[in-house]
Amino acid sequence: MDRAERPDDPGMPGATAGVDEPRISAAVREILLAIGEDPDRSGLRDTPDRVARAYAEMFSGLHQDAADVLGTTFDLDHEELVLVKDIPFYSTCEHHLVPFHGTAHVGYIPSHDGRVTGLSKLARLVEVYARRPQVQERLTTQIVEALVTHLAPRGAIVVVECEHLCMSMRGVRKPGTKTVTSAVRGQLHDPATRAEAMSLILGR
Ligand SMILES: Nc1nc2c(ncn2[C@@H]2O[C@H](COP(=O)(O)OP(=O)(O)OP(=O)(O)O)[C@@H](O)[C@H]2O)c(=O)[nH]1
Ligand SMILES: [Zn+2]
Repeated sequence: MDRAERPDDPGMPGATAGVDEPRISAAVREILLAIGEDPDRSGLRDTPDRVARAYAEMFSGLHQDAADVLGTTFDLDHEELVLVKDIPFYSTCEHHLVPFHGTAHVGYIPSHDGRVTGLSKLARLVEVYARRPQVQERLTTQIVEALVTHLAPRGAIVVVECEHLCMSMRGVRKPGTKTVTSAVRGQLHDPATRAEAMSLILGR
């Protein structure tokens, strides 16, 4: 997709590029009819259009590129771990289209040539992949792979902790359960380096 067609800010609320809102709106009207509701009653009259706008925002990551987010780098002589932890995010379970949400911890050891990115870009990277129909495992590996591809780090680690509402509000109905996934690359495979990163992530 042409950059000009895309919102410049991956976290921008209401980003709609690439999403067919009238089609979502028509489908939501059908869902309301299918559950036995009256989509023309006053409280629901604007709901299909509202949901369309909300979906455009929730799935805007489908039309954004990690390359744009991580494209801005600068040289810095730092050879140790850089970690942004406790990044809150919301995503959408691709099985049930209900939210899963929690925190992501994203760390990397910069490349030998000292290529680093701005700290906020790590949080923006999480948004690019969270704002899509997702599963937690793929979200985790997509983030770590983007770091490897665009920053060529000596090592990278991503840990994601989430509650899945499809397990809380329906189905097995176990609110409060947390799913933890991790992905490591390069020097973060080294047990001592990995243990240091994990102790920083867990705050111990
Ligand atoms: N591995 C993985 N599973 C997920 C994720 N999000 C939801 N699921 C699971 O996807 C599975 C879908 O199972 P199905 O049997 O096809 O669907 P279902 O009948 O609605 O399953 P229940 O949720 O058990 O009622 C469920 O076990 C969900 O817990 C995720 O991010 N990763
Ligand atoms: Zn689900």
